[in-house]
Amino acid sequence: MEPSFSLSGFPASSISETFIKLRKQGKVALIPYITAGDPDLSTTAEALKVLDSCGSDIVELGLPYSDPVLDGPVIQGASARALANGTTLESIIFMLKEVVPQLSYPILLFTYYKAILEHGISKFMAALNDAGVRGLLVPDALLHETETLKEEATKNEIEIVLLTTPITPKEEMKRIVESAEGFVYLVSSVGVTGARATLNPDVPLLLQEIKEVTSKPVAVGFGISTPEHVKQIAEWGADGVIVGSAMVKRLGESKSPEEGLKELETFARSLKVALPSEQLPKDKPTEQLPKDKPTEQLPKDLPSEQLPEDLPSEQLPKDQLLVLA
Ligand SMILES: O=P(O)(O)OC[C@@H](O)[C@@H](O)c1c[nH]c2ccccc12
Repeated sequence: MEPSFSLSGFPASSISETFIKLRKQGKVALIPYITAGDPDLSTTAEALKVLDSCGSDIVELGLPYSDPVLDGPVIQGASARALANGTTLESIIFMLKEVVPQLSYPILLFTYYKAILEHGISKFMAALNDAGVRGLLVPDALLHETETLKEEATKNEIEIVLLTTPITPKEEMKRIVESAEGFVYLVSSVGVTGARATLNPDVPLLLQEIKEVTSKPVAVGFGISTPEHVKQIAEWGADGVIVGSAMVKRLGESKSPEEGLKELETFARSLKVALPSEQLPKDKPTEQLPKDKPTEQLPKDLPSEQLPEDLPSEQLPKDQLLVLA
């Protein structure tokens, strides 16, 4: 199929278009997160291509930031490595201009609000458009601040994804959901980013509450780190799953960039096969399929991703609640 071209000339669909396509196919979006410049920018460029070959539907790319208050130790480490090797917004834009035309998915950029203000909102958005970025996530921006961002973002064909958390009051959640573009990001559990051993059992209820007030896609992130988690989130009815720290750990904390890329690939593939994949052929009614056929078998030899023993350390200090818009 011919790719559709955006105004900026890049082939990637918008985030909304991506979800429309996936919904028609009965698929759930796999959304890996990596930090730009970790361990270096040329590895990021390779990683973006590897993630494409593994069937990623959107990739969230983080700008490294010196004060990543919403991030746990793994993504903090990634930011520190990227800044230490001199990664800047300019160098990231330069890399993306080269790589984005080779990718079949849209990029969702993640950054902190202060970083945008440092560059100036309109300059920042124009730079993202120049690089072919299609979405923006600014988790520390307040709702009224995201409205200001939206004006410039819209001019640059960038959708603003907004987040809601388990502690967001219902009325606030409704305003967030109404204003969100691309998809609604459901933060699965209160705290900073980082792998968790178990999923928050309230996620199905939270999903239901959001879906009662919107037909926009909802993707779940925070703490999702194994194929089993991903499968469960899909079964709970999410339209997408976001996996950050578990990706970053493999890519950025490996012995070498080559090894990191290999580990990233193996891991991303293990998540992809855990998601529902095949659209049922039109001429084959559902009844003809064996009732007990699981959507996707996880390869038997797949070691269930081992969680690091120090995992509980990623749990939040009580006073560091993630309070979003
Ligand atoms: O790392 P986790 O727990 O898998 O969570 C996703 C997350 O990494 C990504 O969406 C993200 C990275 N930094 C953030 C800060 C706030 C909200 C979200 C994020």
